[in-house]
Amino acid sequence: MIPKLHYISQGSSSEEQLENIQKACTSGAELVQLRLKNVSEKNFLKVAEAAREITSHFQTRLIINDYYKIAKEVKADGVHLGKTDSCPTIARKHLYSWQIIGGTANTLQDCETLLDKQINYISLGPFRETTTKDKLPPVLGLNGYTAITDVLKTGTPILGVGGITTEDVTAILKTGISGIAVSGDITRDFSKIRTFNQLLNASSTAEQRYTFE
Ligand SMILES: Cc1ncc(COP(=O)(O)OP(=O)(O)O)c(N)n1
Ligand SMILES: Cc1ncsc1CCOP(=O)(O)O
Ligand SMILES: [Mg+2]
Repeated sequence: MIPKLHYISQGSSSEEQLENIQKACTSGAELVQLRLKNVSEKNFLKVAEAAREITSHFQTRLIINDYYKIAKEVKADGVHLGKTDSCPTIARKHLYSWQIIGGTANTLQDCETLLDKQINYISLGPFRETTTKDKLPPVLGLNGYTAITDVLKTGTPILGVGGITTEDVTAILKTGISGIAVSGDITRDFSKIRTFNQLLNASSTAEQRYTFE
């Protein structure tokens, strides 16, 4: 099962990225996506190795953004690929059979294309404007989500992404979206992970970690 909450990492240095990943893990994140821009592949690999070590310690799943070869090398749980990244079909041939592939969609057509490529989850957005990513396509909002999920009727999980805060979760879930990917709202306050998990009715393992540690 794909966790309902994905924390997309951020940080202005490798150290800050890793600190944020550790904070996400200790705050109960079930899945972290390592998203690190403007570094060489060699440096990305180093950070990915460290992120794998941290996430493994907490039994938190790790998704690598953009680089499927690095996802294989560090034995991450999977890779996230956008529309201008490698094709999921090519990544699938390279990855271990147990590794998952997520894809970005901004339209119904994108979702259908990804489903044909047998991805494991779709991330549909942006829900609203956000400063975390440049050059965003038009926002979908609740109406856009409803319009797309009404037509799609798929068993593949569809996550919402883009400017999502705890206040949006209940309404988003009513549109047929089954999970969310969040960066800014969590990085500003890692205790929000617990609130997100409660709102999503997610993360029984994270709750157990809270109870028994
Ligand atoms: C969960 C999730 N959803 C969307 C994205 C965006 O991917 P992409 O369009 O490839 O853009 P970059 O993140 O690579 O800038 C994502 N990373 N994760
Ligand atoms: C990576 C990405 N892709 C579409 S929106 C987005 C950013 C999500 O971050 P935030 O939750 O801070 O808006
Ligand atoms: Mg990408």
